[in-house]
Amino acid sequence: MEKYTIGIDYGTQSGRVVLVSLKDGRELVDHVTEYKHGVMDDTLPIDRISLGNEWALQHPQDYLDVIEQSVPAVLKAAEVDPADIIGVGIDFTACTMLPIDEKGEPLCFNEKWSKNPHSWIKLWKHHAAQPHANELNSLAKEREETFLARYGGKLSSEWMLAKAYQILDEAPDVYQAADRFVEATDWVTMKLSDNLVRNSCTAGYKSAWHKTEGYPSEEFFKEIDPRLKDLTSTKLRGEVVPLGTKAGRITREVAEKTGLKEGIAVAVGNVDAHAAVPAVGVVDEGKLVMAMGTSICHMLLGKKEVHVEGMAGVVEDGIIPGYYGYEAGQSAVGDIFEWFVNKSVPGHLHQKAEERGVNVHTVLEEEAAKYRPGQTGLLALDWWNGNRSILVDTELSGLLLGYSLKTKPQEVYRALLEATAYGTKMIIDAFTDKGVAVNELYACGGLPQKNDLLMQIYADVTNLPIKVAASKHTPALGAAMFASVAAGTDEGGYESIVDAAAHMGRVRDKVYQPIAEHVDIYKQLYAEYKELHDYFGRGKNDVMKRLLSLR
Ligand SMILES: Nc1ncnc2c1ncn2[C@@H]1O[C@H](COP(=O)(O)OP(=O)(O)O)[C@@H](O)[C@H]1O
Ligand SMILES: O=C(CO)[C@@H](O)[C@@H](O)COP(=O)(O)O
Repeated sequence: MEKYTIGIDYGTQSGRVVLVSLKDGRELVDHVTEYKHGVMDDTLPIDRISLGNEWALQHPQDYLDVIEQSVPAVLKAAEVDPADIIGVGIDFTACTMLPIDEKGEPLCFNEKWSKNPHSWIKLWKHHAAQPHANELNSLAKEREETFLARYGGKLSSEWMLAKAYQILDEAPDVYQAADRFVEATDWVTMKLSDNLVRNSCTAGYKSAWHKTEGYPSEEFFKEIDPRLKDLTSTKLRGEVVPLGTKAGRITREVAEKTGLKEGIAVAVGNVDAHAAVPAVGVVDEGKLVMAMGTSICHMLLGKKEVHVEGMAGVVEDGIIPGYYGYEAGQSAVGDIFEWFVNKSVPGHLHQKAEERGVNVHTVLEEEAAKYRPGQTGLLALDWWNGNRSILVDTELSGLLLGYSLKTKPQEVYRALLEATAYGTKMIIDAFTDKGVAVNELYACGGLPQKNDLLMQIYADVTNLPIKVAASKHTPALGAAMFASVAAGTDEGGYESIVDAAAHMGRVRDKVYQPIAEHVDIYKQLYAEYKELHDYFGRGKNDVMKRLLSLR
Protein backbone atom coordinates (compact mmCIF):
# COMPACT_ATOMS: atom_id res chain seq x y z
CA MET A 1 0.00 0.00 0.00
CA GLU A 2 1.37 3.45 -0.95
CA LYS A 3 2.33 5.50 2.12
CA TYR A 4 2.40 9.29 2.51
CA THR A 5 3.73 11.98 4.80
CA ILE A 6 2.89 15.63 5.32
CA GLY A 7 5.46 18.44 5.12
CA ILE A 8 4.69 21.93 6.43
CA ASP A 9 6.85 24.86 5.31
CA TYR A 10 6.47 27.89 7.58
CA GLY A 11 7.60 30.94 5.56
CA THR A 12 7.64 34.64 6.38
CA GLN A 13 4.10 35.39 5.16
CA SER A 14 2.34 32.03 5.06
CA GLY A 15 2.47 28.33 5.85
CA ARG A 16 2.37 25.75 3.01
CA VAL A 17 1.24 22.18 3.60
CA VAL A 18 1.95 19.37 1.10
CA LEU A 19 0.96 15.74 1.05
CA VAL A 20 3.75 13.66 -0.45
CA SER A 21 4.01 10.09 -1.69
CA LEU A 22 6.90 8.13 -0.17
CA LYS A 23 7.16 6.07 -3.34
CA ASP A 24 8.52 8.88 -5.53
CA GLY A 25 8.23 12.21 -3.68
CA ARG A 26 5.20 13.16 -5.78
CA GLU A 27 3.28 16.08 -4.26
CA LEU A 28 -0.38 15.10 -4.40
CA VAL A 29 -1.94 18.27 -3.00
CA ASP A 30 -0.84 21.49 -1.40
CA HIS A 31 -2.61 24.21 0.53
CA VAL A 32 -1.45 27.63 1.72
CA THR A 33 -2.67 29.55 4.77
CA GLU A 34 -1.63 33.21 4.82
CA TYR A 35 -0.75 34.44 8.31
CA LYS A 36 -3.58 36.69 9.51
CA HIS A 37 -1.15 39.01 11.30
CA GLY A 38 1.67 38.68 8.75
CA VAL A 39 4.87 40.38 9.87
CA MET A 40 4.15 42.75 12.77
CA ASP A 41 6.75 45.49 12.34
CA ASP A 42 4.72 48.54 13.24
CA THR A 43 2.36 47.81 16.14
CA LEU A 44 1.23 44.95 18.36
CA PRO A 45 -2.26 43.56 17.68
CA ILE A 46 -3.14 44.57 21.26
CA ASP A 47 -3.86 48.26 21.98
CA ARG A 48 -1.85 49.14 18.85
CA ILE A 49 1.30 49.37 20.96
CA SER A 50 4.11 50.76 18.80
CA LEU A 51 7.20 48.77 17.94
CA GLY A 52 10.67 50.22 17.52
CA ASN A 53 12.83 50.45 14.40
CA GLU A 54 14.04 47.15 12.98
CA TRP A 55 11.45 45.15 14.95
CA ALA A 56 9.70 42.19 13.28
CA LEU A 57 7.31 40.02 15.28
CA GLN A 58 4.84 37.25 14.57
CA HIS A 59 1.70 35.83 16.18
CA PRO A 60 1.81 32.20 17.40
CA GLN A 61 -1.86 31.71 16.56
CA ASP A 62 -1.02 32.20 12.86
CA TYR A 63 1.18 29.10 12.96
CA LEU A 64 -1.56 27.05 14.65
CA ASP A 65 -4.06 28.24 12.04
CA VAL A 66 -1.89 26.65 9.34
CA ILE A 67 -2.30 23.29 11.07
CA GLU A 68 -6.02 23.71 11.64
CA GLN A 69 -6.84 25.05 8.16
CA SER A 70 -4.34 23.71 5.66
CA VAL A 71 -3.94 20.17 7.01
CA PRO A 72 -7.70 19.35 6.83
CA ALA A 73 -7.87 21.06 3.41
CA VAL A 74 -5.08 18.86 2.09
CA LEU A 75 -6.61 15.70 3.54
CA LYS A 76 -9.97 16.53 2.00
CA ALA A 77 -8.60 17.28 -1.45
CA ALA A 78 -6.25 14.30 -1.58
CA GLU A 79 -8.83 11.61 -0.91
CA VAL A 80 -6.11 9.54 0.75
CA ASP A 81 -6.97 7.25 3.65
CA PRO A 82 -5.50 8.94 6.78
CA ALA A 83 -4.33 5.47 7.85
CA ASP A 84 -1.78 5.64 5.02
CA ILE A 85 -0.32 8.96 6.21
CA ILE A 86 2.48 7.90 8.52
CA GLY A 87 4.16 11.11 9.63
CA VAL A 88 4.39 14.89 9.75
CA GLY A 89 7.47 17.13 9.55
CA ILE A 90 7.87 20.89 9.56
CA ASP A 91 10.46 23.43 8.49
CA PHE A 92 10.60 27.08 9.46
CA THR A 93 12.32 30.39 8.96
CA ALA A 94 15.01 30.74 11.62
CA CYS A 95 16.02 32.07 14.07
CA THR A 96 12.37 32.76 14.77
CA MET A 97 12.11 32.51 18.56
CA LEU A 98 9.67 32.99 21.43
CA PRO A 99 9.53 32.93 25.22
CA ILE A 100 7.25 30.23 26.68
CA ASP A 101 6.02 29.41 30.19
CA GLU A 102 6.37 26.11 32.13
CA LYS A 103 3.39 24.66 30.26
CA GLY A 104 4.85 25.54 26.86
CA GLU A 105 2.39 28.41 26.25
CA PRO A 106 3.77 31.56 24.60
CA LEU A 107 4.07 34.42 27.12
CA CYS A 108 2.22 36.65 24.65
CA PHE A 109 -0.91 34.48 25.11
CA ASN A 110 -0.95 35.61 28.76
CA GLU A 111 -2.71 38.93 29.46
CA LYS A 112 -0.08 39.72 32.05
CA TRP A 113 2.60 39.88 29.35
CA SER A 114 0.84 40.44 26.04
CA LYS A 115 1.31 44.22 26.08
CA ASN A 116 5.07 43.82 26.24
CA PRO A 117 6.50 43.40 22.71
CA HIS A 118 9.28 41.19 24.11
CA SER A 119 6.71 38.51 25.01
CA TRP A 120 5.93 37.95 21.29
CA ILE A 121 7.69 35.91 18.62
CA LYS A 122 10.80 37.57 17.22
CA LEU A 123 10.89 36.75 13.51
CA TRP A 124 14.19 35.86 11.80
CA LYS A 125 14.42 39.34 10.31
CA HIS A 126 13.96 41.18 13.62
CA HIS A 127 17.19 43.22 13.51
CA ALA A 128 16.74 45.33 16.66
CA ALA A 129 19.22 43.19 18.59
CA GLN A 130 22.19 44.50 16.56
CA PRO A 131 23.80 46.36 19.51
CA HIS A 132 23.52 43.15 21.53
CA ALA A 133 25.08 41.11 18.72
CA ASN A 134 27.91 43.66 18.50
CA GLU A 135 28.60 43.29 22.23
CA LEU A 136 28.59 39.49 22.03
CA ASN A 137 30.96 39.61 19.04
CA SER A 138 33.45 42.02 20.50
CA LEU A 139 33.69 40.10 23.79
CA ALA A 140 33.97 36.77 21.95
CA LYS A 141 36.80 38.22 19.89
CA GLU A 142 38.54 39.62 22.94
CA ARG A 143 38.30 36.28 24.76
CA GLU A 144 39.33 34.40 21.60
CA GLU A 145 36.25 32.21 21.91
CA THR A 146 36.58 29.20 19.60
CA PHE A 147 32.92 29.24 18.58
CA LEU A 148 33.29 32.47 16.63
CA ALA A 149 35.30 30.87 13.82
CA ARG A 150 32.44 28.47 13.14
CA TYR A 151 30.25 31.46 12.24
CA GLY A 152 32.62 33.21 9.87
CA GLY A 153 33.84 35.46 12.71
CA LYS A 154 30.49 37.02 13.71
CA LEU A 155 27.22 36.01 15.33
CA SER A 156 24.24 37.64 13.62
CA SER A 157 21.71 39.91 15.27
CA GLU A 158 19.11 37.56 13.74
CA TRP A 159 20.17 34.69 15.97
CA MET A 160 19.10 33.36 19.36
CA LEU A 161 21.85 34.71 21.63
CA ALA A 162 21.48 38.33 20.50
CA LYS A 163 17.68 38.12 20.71
CA ALA A 164 17.74 36.54 24.20
CA TYR A 165 20.19 39.19 25.40
CA GLN A 166 17.97 41.94 23.99
CA ILE A 167 15.05 40.56 26.02
CA LEU A 168 17.14 40.51 29.20
CA ASP A 169 18.46 44.00 28.57
CA GLU A 170 15.19 45.70 27.61
CA ALA A 171 12.59 43.59 29.46
CA PRO A 172 14.21 41.79 32.41
CA ASP A 173 10.77 40.90 33.79
CA VAL A 174 9.88 39.04 30.57
CA TYR A 175 13.27 37.34 30.68
CA GLN A 176 12.60 36.23 34.26
CA ALA A 177 9.07 35.07 33.48
CA ALA A 178 10.16 32.97 30.50
CA ASP A 179 10.65 29.33 31.40
CA ARG A 180 12.49 28.84 28.10
CA PHE A 181 13.30 30.49 24.81
CA VAL A 182 12.50 28.20 21.89
CA GLU A 183 12.74 28.25 18.14
CA ALA A 184 9.28 28.42 16.56
CA THR A 185 10.09 25.22 14.67
CA ASP A 186 10.56 23.37 17.99
CA TRP A 187 7.49 25.02 19.52
CA VAL A 188 5.13 24.04 16.69
CA THR A 189 6.61 20.51 16.73
CA MET A 190 5.78 20.43 20.44
CA LYS A 191 2.21 21.57 19.70
CA LEU A 192 1.84 18.59 17.33
CA SER A 193 3.49 15.97 19.54
CA ASP A 194 3.31 17.32 23.11
CA ASN A 195 7.09 16.95 23.42
CA LEU A 196 9.64 19.76 23.43
CA VAL A 197 12.99 18.81 21.91
CA ARG A 198 15.53 21.03 20.22
CA ASN A 199 16.76 20.13 16.75
CA SER A 200 20.48 20.14 15.98
CA CYS A 201 19.99 22.41 12.97
CA THR A 202 18.63 25.52 14.70
CA ALA A 203 20.63 24.81 17.87
CA GLY A 204 23.81 24.68 15.79
CA TYR A 205 23.26 27.45 13.25
CA LYS A 206 21.27 29.87 15.37
CA SER A 207 22.21 29.24 19.04
CA ALA A 208 25.98 28.62 18.66
CA TRP A 209 25.59 25.06 20.00
CA HIS A 210 28.28 22.53 19.08
CA LYS A 211 27.91 18.74 19.17
CA THR A 212 30.93 18.21 21.46
CA GLU A 213 31.59 21.68 22.92
CA GLY A 214 27.94 22.51 23.67
CA TYR A 215 26.96 26.21 23.99
CA PRO A 216 29.37 29.09 24.72
CA SER A 217 30.54 28.99 28.34
CA GLU A 218 28.88 30.43 31.46
CA GLU A 219 31.98 32.64 31.94
CA PHE A 220 31.41 34.19 28.54
CA PHE A 221 27.77 35.00 29.26
CA LYS A 222 28.60 36.18 32.79
CA GLU A 223 31.06 38.69 31.39
CA ILE A 224 28.35 40.02 29.07
CA ASP A 225 25.92 40.36 32.00
CA PRO A 226 25.92 38.36 35.27
CA ARG A 227 22.17 37.75 34.84
CA LEU A 228 22.90 35.96 31.56
CA LYS A 229 25.32 33.48 33.16
CA ASP A 230 22.97 30.50 33.23
CA LEU A 231 21.14 31.27 29.96
CA THR A 232 21.96 27.96 28.32
CA SER A 233 21.29 25.73 31.34
CA THR A 234 17.96 27.41 32.10
CA LYS A 235 16.25 29.23 29.23
CA LEU A 236 17.90 27.20 26.46
CA ARG A 237 17.88 23.88 28.32
CA GLY A 238 16.62 20.77 26.59
CA GLU A 239 17.96 17.83 24.68
CA VAL A 240 19.39 18.62 21.22
CA VAL A 241 18.65 15.80 18.78
CA PRO A 242 19.63 15.15 15.14
CA LEU A 243 17.32 15.82 12.21
CA GLY A 244 15.05 12.90 11.33
CA THR A 245 14.61 11.96 15.00
CA LYS A 246 11.03 11.34 16.09
CA ALA A 247 10.00 14.17 18.41
CA GLY A 248 6.84 12.33 19.37
CA ARG A 249 3.46 11.35 17.98
CA ILE A 250 0.41 13.31 16.83
CA THR A 251 -1.72 13.99 19.90
CA ARG A 252 -5.43 13.19 20.18
CA GLU A 253 -6.24 16.90 20.25
CA VAL A 254 -4.38 17.57 16.98
CA ALA A 255 -5.90 14.44 15.43
CA GLU A 256 -9.41 15.65 16.29
CA LYS A 257 -8.76 19.11 14.87
CA THR A 258 -7.12 17.99 11.63
CA GLY A 259 -8.31 14.53 10.65
CA LEU A 260 -4.77 13.12 10.93
CA LYS A 261 -4.52 9.76 12.65
CA GLU A 262 -3.57 9.97 16.33
CA GLY A 263 -0.14 8.52 17.10
CA ILE A 264 1.60 9.00 13.75
CA ALA A 265 5.23 10.16 13.90
CA VAL A 266 6.23 13.80 14.20
CA ALA A 267 9.80 14.63 13.13
CA VAL A 268 11.90 17.19 15.01
CA GLY A 269 11.76 20.67 13.48
CA ASN A 270 14.04 21.93 10.73
CA VAL A 271 15.04 25.16 8.92
CA ASP A 272 13.48 25.96 5.53
CA ALA A 273 16.65 26.27 3.43
CA HIS A 274 18.25 23.22 5.04
CA ALA A 275 15.21 20.99 4.54
CA ALA A 276 15.51 21.70 0.80
CA VAL A 277 18.89 19.94 0.54
CA PRO A 278 17.72 16.29 0.57
CA ALA A 279 14.61 17.35 -1.35
CA VAL A 280 16.81 17.93 -4.41
CA GLY A 281 18.50 14.58 -3.73
CA VAL A 282 21.68 16.02 -2.19
CA VAL A 283 23.05 13.88 0.67
CA ASP A 284 26.80 14.02 0.11
CA GLU A 285 29.76 16.26 -0.65
CA GLY A 286 30.57 18.47 -3.63
CA LYS A 287 27.03 19.71 -4.35
CA LEU A 288 26.16 23.29 -3.46
CA VAL A 289 22.43 23.82 -2.97
CA MET A 290 21.16 27.36 -3.56
CA ALA A 291 17.75 28.40 -2.23
CA MET A 292 17.22 31.29 -4.65
CA GLY A 293 14.57 33.92 -3.96
CA THR A 294 14.62 37.39 -2.48
CA SER A 295 18.03 36.33 -1.12
CA ILE A 296 20.18 33.22 -1.59
CA CYS A 297 21.03 30.64 1.08
CA HIS A 298 23.92 28.37 0.03
CA MET A 299 24.23 24.94 1.66
CA LEU A 300 27.09 22.50 1.28
CA LEU A 301 28.16 19.24 2.96
CA GLY A 302 31.68 18.27 4.00
CA LYS A 303 33.46 15.53 5.93
CA LYS A 304 35.68 17.91 7.94
CA GLU A 305 35.05 21.01 10.02
CA VAL A 306 36.85 23.78 8.18
CA HIS A 307 36.57 27.49 8.88
CA VAL A 308 35.61 29.30 5.72
CA GLU A 309 35.69 33.09 5.41
CA GLY A 310 32.33 34.72 6.02
CA MET A 311 30.24 31.57 6.20
CA ALA A 312 27.01 31.78 8.17
CA GLY A 313 27.94 28.61 10.01
CA VAL A 314 29.30 25.08 10.01
CA VAL A 315 27.36 22.54 12.07
CA GLU A 316 27.97 18.82 12.47
CA ASP A 317 24.74 16.95 11.52
CA GLY A 318 23.24 20.39 10.82
CA ILE A 319 21.80 19.44 7.41
CA ILE A 320 22.38 15.73 6.84
CA PRO A 321 23.43 13.46 9.73
CA GLY A 322 27.03 12.28 9.34
CA TYR A 323 28.21 15.44 7.57
CA TYR A 324 29.31 18.91 8.51
CA GLY A 325 26.72 21.23 7.02
CA TYR A 326 27.99 24.59 5.75
CA GLU A 327 25.74 27.60 5.21
CA ALA A 328 26.56 30.89 3.45
CA GLY A 329 24.38 33.52 1.85
CA GLN A 330 23.77 36.66 -0.20
CA SER A 331 21.45 39.08 1.57
CA ALA A 332 19.76 40.41 -1.59
CA VAL A 333 19.29 38.76 -4.98
CA GLY A 334 15.68 38.78 -6.25
CA ASP A 335 15.25 41.90 -4.12
CA ILE A 336 17.85 43.72 -6.25
CA PHE A 337 15.99 42.84 -9.45
CA GLU A 338 12.75 43.95 -7.81
CA TRP A 339 14.33 47.27 -6.80
CA PHE A 340 15.36 47.83 -10.42
CA VAL A 341 11.94 46.95 -11.82
CA ASN A 342 10.12 49.15 -9.29
CA LYS A 343 12.49 52.08 -9.07
CA SER A 344 14.46 52.35 -12.30
CA VAL A 345 12.60 50.92 -15.28
CA PRO A 346 11.05 53.53 -17.58
CA GLY A 347 7.30 53.60 -18.10
CA HIS A 348 7.39 52.36 -21.69
CA LEU A 349 8.74 48.97 -20.55
CA HIS A 350 6.05 48.68 -17.90
CA GLN A 351 3.52 49.49 -20.60
CA LYS A 352 5.00 46.90 -22.94
CA ALA A 353 4.75 44.26 -20.22
CA GLU A 354 1.16 45.24 -19.45
CA GLU A 355 0.14 45.08 -23.11
CA ARG A 356 1.57 41.60 -23.39
CA GLY A 357 0.11 40.56 -20.03
CA VAL A 358 3.53 39.55 -18.68
CA ASN A 359 5.79 40.57 -15.82
CA VAL A 360 8.33 43.41 -16.41
CA HIS A 361 11.05 40.90 -15.46
CA THR A 362 10.03 38.79 -18.45
CA VAL A 363 10.44 41.71 -20.87
CA LEU A 364 13.81 42.64 -19.38
CA GLU A 365 14.99 39.04 -19.41
CA GLU A 366 14.10 38.64 -23.09
CA GLU A 367 15.91 41.85 -24.03
CA ALA A 368 18.92 41.15 -21.81
CA ALA A 369 19.29 37.66 -23.28
CA LYS A 370 20.10 39.24 -26.67
CA TYR A 371 23.49 40.43 -25.37
CA ARG A 372 26.64 38.35 -25.21
CA PRO A 373 28.66 38.43 -21.97
CA GLY A 374 30.69 41.65 -21.73
CA GLN A 375 28.66 43.44 -24.41
CA THR A 376 26.91 45.79 -22.01
CA GLY A 377 30.24 47.21 -20.77
CA LEU A 378 28.76 47.25 -17.27
CA LEU A 379 29.94 45.73 -14.01
CA ALA A 380 28.09 45.84 -10.67
CA LEU A 381 28.77 45.04 -7.02
CA ASP A 382 25.64 43.30 -5.70
CA TRP A 383 25.59 44.91 -2.25
CA TRP A 384 22.17 46.58 -2.37
CA ASN A 385 21.44 45.04 1.06
CA GLY A 386 25.02 44.81 2.33
CA ASN A 387 27.13 41.69 2.01
CA ARG A 388 26.38 38.57 4.08
CA SER A 389 29.02 36.18 2.74
CA ILE A 390 31.92 36.48 2.52
CA LEU A 391 32.46 39.97 3.96
CA VAL A 392 29.70 39.92 6.62
CA ASP A 393 29.21 43.68 6.40
CA THR A 394 25.79 45.31 6.33
CA GLU A 395 27.32 48.78 5.73
CA LEU A 396 28.46 48.02 2.18
CA SER A 397 26.28 49.28 -0.66
CA GLY A 398 25.67 48.69 -4.35
CA LEU A 399 27.84 49.91 -7.22
CA LEU A 400 27.37 50.06 -10.97
CA LEU A 401 30.33 50.87 -13.22
CA GLY A 402 30.51 51.55 -16.94
CA TYR A 403 27.42 53.68 -17.63
CA SER A 404 27.34 55.68 -20.86
CA LEU A 405 24.74 57.80 -22.61
CA LYS A 406 23.83 54.69 -24.59
CA THR A 407 23.17 52.43 -21.59
CA LYS A 408 19.77 50.72 -21.80
CA PRO A 409 17.62 49.38 -18.93
CA GLN A 410 17.97 45.77 -20.11
CA GLU A 411 21.76 46.17 -19.99
CA VAL A 412 21.60 47.30 -16.39
CA TYR A 413 19.24 44.41 -15.60
CA ARG A 414 21.74 41.98 -17.13
CA ALA A 415 24.61 43.53 -15.16
CA LEU A 416 22.62 43.08 -11.95
CA LEU A 417 21.90 39.41 -12.72
CA GLU A 418 25.61 38.92 -13.44
CA ALA A 419 26.68 40.70 -10.25
CA THR A 420 24.68 38.29 -8.09
CA ALA A 421 26.32 35.38 -9.94
CA TYR A 422 29.76 36.83 -9.19
CA GLY A 423 28.71 37.07 -5.52
CA THR A 424 27.90 33.35 -5.56
CA LYS A 425 31.24 32.63 -7.28
CA MET A 426 33.05 34.48 -4.45
CA ILE A 427 31.32 32.14 -1.98
CA ILE A 428 32.22 29.04 -4.02
CA ASP A 429 35.87 30.18 -4.17
CA ALA A 430 35.92 30.75 -0.40
CA PHE A 431 34.85 27.11 0.09
CA THR A 432 37.13 25.57 -2.54
CA ASP A 433 40.13 27.62 -1.35
CA LYS A 434 39.72 25.89 2.03
CA GLY A 435 39.42 22.45 0.44
CA VAL A 436 35.63 22.10 0.67
CA ALA A 437 34.78 20.86 -2.83
CA VAL A 438 32.01 22.32 -5.03
CA ASN A 439 31.55 20.25 -8.20
CA GLU A 440 27.98 21.03 -9.18
CA LEU A 441 25.14 23.35 -8.25
CA TYR A 442 21.52 22.61 -7.33
CA ALA A 443 18.93 25.37 -7.32
CA CYS A 444 15.53 25.63 -5.67
CA GLY A 445 13.23 28.48 -4.63
CA GLY A 446 11.27 30.91 -6.79
CA LEU A 447 14.02 32.34 -9.04
CA PRO A 448 14.98 29.20 -11.00
CA GLN A 449 11.32 28.82 -11.98
CA LYS A 450 11.14 32.43 -13.14
CA ASN A 451 14.33 33.38 -14.97
CA ASP A 452 16.11 31.15 -17.46
CA LEU A 453 18.76 33.74 -18.35
CA LEU A 454 19.71 34.11 -14.69
CA MET A 455 20.32 30.38 -14.37
CA GLN A 456 22.42 30.26 -17.55
CA ILE A 457 24.51 33.19 -16.29
CA TYR A 458 25.12 31.35 -12.98
CA ALA A 459 26.29 28.25 -14.91
CA ASP A 460 28.58 30.37 -17.13
CA VAL A 461 30.06 32.48 -14.32
CA THR A 462 30.71 29.51 -12.02
CA ASN A 463 31.62 27.13 -14.87
CA LEU A 464 29.49 24.49 -13.16
CA PRO A 465 26.36 22.60 -14.23
CA ILE A 466 23.14 23.51 -12.40
CA LYS A 467 20.30 21.11 -11.62
CA VAL A 468 16.94 22.59 -10.64
CA ALA A 469 14.43 21.25 -8.11
CA ALA A 470 11.37 19.61 -9.64
CA SER A 471 9.25 20.43 -6.61
CA LYS A 472 7.20 23.59 -6.23
CA HIS A 473 7.58 23.49 -2.45
CA THR A 474 11.09 22.10 -2.01
CA PRO A 475 11.50 22.78 1.75
CA ALA A 476 8.08 21.22 2.47
CA LEU A 477 9.07 18.15 0.45
CA GLY A 478 12.26 17.95 2.55
CA ALA A 479 10.22 18.22 5.76
CA ALA A 480 7.96 15.41 4.52
CA MET A 481 11.07 13.30 3.82
CA PHE A 482 12.35 13.79 7.37
CA ALA A 483 8.85 12.78 8.56
CA SER A 484 9.26 9.48 6.70
CA VAL A 485 12.55 8.90 8.53
CA ALA A 486 10.95 9.76 11.88
CA ALA A 487 8.22 7.18 11.13
CA GLY A 488 10.86 4.56 10.32
CA THR A 489 10.69 1.36 8.30
CA ASP A 490 8.34 -0.43 10.71
CA GLU A 491 5.65 2.06 9.87
CA GLY A 492 6.36 2.13 6.13
CA GLY A 493 8.88 5.00 6.13
CA TYR A 494 12.61 5.11 5.43
CA GLU A 495 15.59 4.07 7.48
CA SER A 496 17.55 7.26 6.82
CA ILE A 497 17.33 10.56 5.00
CA VAL A 498 19.77 9.12 2.44
CA ASP A 499 17.24 6.38 1.61
CA ALA A 500 14.39 8.88 1.55
CA ALA A 501 16.35 11.19 -0.78
CA ALA A 502 17.12 8.32 -3.17
CA HIS A 503 13.38 7.73 -3.67
CA MET A 504 11.84 11.14 -3.08
CA GLY A 505 14.43 13.83 -3.93
CA ARG A 506 13.65 15.27 -7.33
CA VAL A 507 15.29 17.52 -9.94
CA ARG A 508 14.10 18.45 -13.41
CA ASP A 509 15.51 16.78 -16.53
CA LYS A 510 16.89 20.04 -17.85
CA VAL A 511 20.40 20.85 -16.60
CA TYR A 512 22.01 24.28 -17.21
CA GLN A 513 25.45 23.56 -18.69
CA PRO A 514 28.17 26.23 -18.88
CA ILE A 515 28.76 27.55 -22.42
CA ALA A 516 32.51 27.55 -23.12
CA GLU A 517 32.71 30.95 -24.91
CA HIS A 518 30.74 32.60 -22.13
CA VAL A 519 32.90 31.01 -19.44
CA ASP A 520 36.03 32.62 -20.93
CA ILE A 521 34.60 36.13 -20.96
CA TYR A 522 33.08 35.77 -17.51
CA LYS A 523 36.48 34.73 -16.14
CA GLN A 524 37.79 38.16 -17.14
CA LEU A 525 34.73 39.99 -15.81
CA TYR A 526 34.87 38.07 -12.53
CA ALA A 527 38.53 39.06 -12.11
CA GLU A 528 37.43 42.70 -12.43
CA TYR A 529 34.57 42.11 -9.96
CA LYS A 530 37.03 40.60 -7.47
CA GLU A 531 39.26 43.69 -7.74
CA LEU A 532 36.32 45.97 -6.99
CA HIS A 533 35.04 43.61 -4.28
CA ASP A 534 38.34 43.74 -2.39
CA TYR A 535 38.92 47.45 -3.02
CA PHE A 536 35.56 48.57 -1.65
CA GLY A 537 34.88 45.65 0.69
CA ARG A 538 38.16 45.02 2.47
CA GLY A 539 38.96 48.51 3.70
CA LYS A 540 41.13 49.98 0.90
CA ASN A 541 38.43 52.53 0.25
CA ASP A 542 35.66 52.92 2.86
CA VAL A 543 33.73 55.42 0.77
CA MET A 544 30.54 53.35 1.11
CA LYS A 545 30.71 53.64 4.90
CA ARG A 546 31.52 57.35 4.74
CA LEU A 547 28.53 57.94 2.48
CA LEU A 548 26.36 55.99 4.88
CA SER A 549 27.51 58.07 7.84
CA LEU A 550 26.67 61.29 5.95
CA ARG A 551 23.09 60.13 5.52
N1 LIG B 1 11.22 36.84 -13.65
C1 LIG B 1 11.96 37.18 -12.60
N2 LIG B 1 13.28 37.30 -12.72
C2 LIG B 1 14.06 37.62 -11.66
N3 LIG B 1 13.57 37.87 -10.44
C3 LIG B 1 12.25 37.77 -10.26
C4 LIG B 1 11.37 37.44 -11.32
N4 LIG B 1 10.11 37.45 -10.84
C5 LIG B 1 10.20 37.78 -9.52
N5 LIG B 1 11.49 37.97 -9.17
C6 LIG B 1 12.04 38.24 -7.84
O1 LIG B 1 11.98 37.03 -7.10
C7 LIG B 1 11.87 37.30 -5.70
C8 LIG B 1 10.85 36.35 -5.07
O2 LIG B 1 11.38 35.08 -5.04
P1 LIG B 1 10.60 33.85 -4.36
O3 LIG B 1 11.50 32.69 -4.32
O4 LIG B 1 9.31 33.67 -5.04
O5 LIG B 1 10.27 34.44 -2.92
P2 LIG B 1 10.88 34.20 -1.44
O6 LIG B 1 12.35 34.44 -1.47
O7 LIG B 1 10.16 35.24 -0.63
O8 LIG B 1 10.52 32.79 -1.08
C9 LIG B 1 11.47 38.77 -5.60
O9 LIG B 1 12.56 39.48 -5.05
C10 LIG B 1 11.21 39.20 -7.05
O10 LIG B 1 11.68 40.47 -7.31
O1 LIG C 1 17.97 32.26 7.79
C1 LIG C 1 17.39 31.40 7.17
C2 LIG C 1 18.00 30.09 6.98
O2 LIG C 1 19.16 29.94 7.74
C3 LIG C 1 16.03 31.58 6.58
O3 LIG C 1 15.12 30.91 7.37
C4 LIG C 1 15.64 33.04 6.50
O4 LIG C 1 16.63 33.73 5.77
C5 LIG C 1 14.27 33.17 5.82
O5 LIG C 1 14.35 32.78 4.47
P1 LIG C 1 13.08 32.89 3.45
O6 LIG C 1 12.63 34.31 3.41
O7 LIG C 1 12.03 31.97 3.98
O8 LIG C 1 13.64 32.41 2.12
